[in-house]
Amino acid sequence: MDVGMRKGVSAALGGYSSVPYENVRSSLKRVCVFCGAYSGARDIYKDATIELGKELVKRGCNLIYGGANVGLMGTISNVVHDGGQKVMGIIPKSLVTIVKKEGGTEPVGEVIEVEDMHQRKAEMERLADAFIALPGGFGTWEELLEQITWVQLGIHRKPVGVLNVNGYYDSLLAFLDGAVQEGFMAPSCRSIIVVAANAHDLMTMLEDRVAHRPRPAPINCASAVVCSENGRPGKRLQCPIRFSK
Ligand SMILES: CC(C)=CCNc1ncnc2c1ncn2[C@@H]1O[C@H](COP(=O)(O)O)[C@@H](O)[C@H]1O
Repeated sequence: MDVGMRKGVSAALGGYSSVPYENVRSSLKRVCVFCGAYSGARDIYKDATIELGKELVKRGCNLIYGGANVGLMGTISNVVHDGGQKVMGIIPKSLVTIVKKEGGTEPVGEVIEVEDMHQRKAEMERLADAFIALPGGFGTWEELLEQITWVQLGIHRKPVGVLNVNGYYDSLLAFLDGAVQEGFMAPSCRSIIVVAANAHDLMTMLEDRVAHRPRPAPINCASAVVCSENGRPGKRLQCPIRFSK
């Protein structure tokens, strides 16, 4: 891949006709992005999605995503594809039928059709080195929270990040802090989620997580927390993964 200005970002993305990048290679070869089937009510969400797409291209990352050319999913897939990186959409057959019926635009790159939502998420996890959630709705949150849960359960140790565009996820993050306070989540599990306000910082933090990948923590480790219930000793919460930051 050459160094310099790469032309060719889709004209449909108007105003973003070239992608400046240096020859930075990421340790993350395939990044799975969960994001809205809508583009949101403000331009800032689409702009941040374009910025993330360019950041993936700049770092030589390929994209795994939901496989539909709609909303922020359409934006990120077009930016990464036009930037010269591989794009792989993973979508249940039933959704393909709905998209076709609705007259949806063909997605770019490769599309893998799977049997159902469960297989889709399993494939996404199998193929990706890291996960990023952009703003979105139920679909995005469910995908994000499932990956965090899988890390919590020790099913995988891949980094999971949130691009907190315009403070969109502030209320969710505050809710998670409340869950720790109320004794339903170990602080170390709260730390699974990596948060940044811009694509450059988030990618750097995710790469850093891989470089300092935590080891499974022993029983009675520092990640354990004893919560008090009505002044009495309560349950001991543990996360199988210990994060230093
Ligand atoms: C009629 C039509 C064009 C439907 C296309 N609709 C979809 N196609 C593919 N994946 C989807 C669709 N809706 C939700 N998802 C999945 O759920 C997430 C988005 O859901 P949401 O908009 O945040 O809640 C995406 O990451 C994607 O994996």
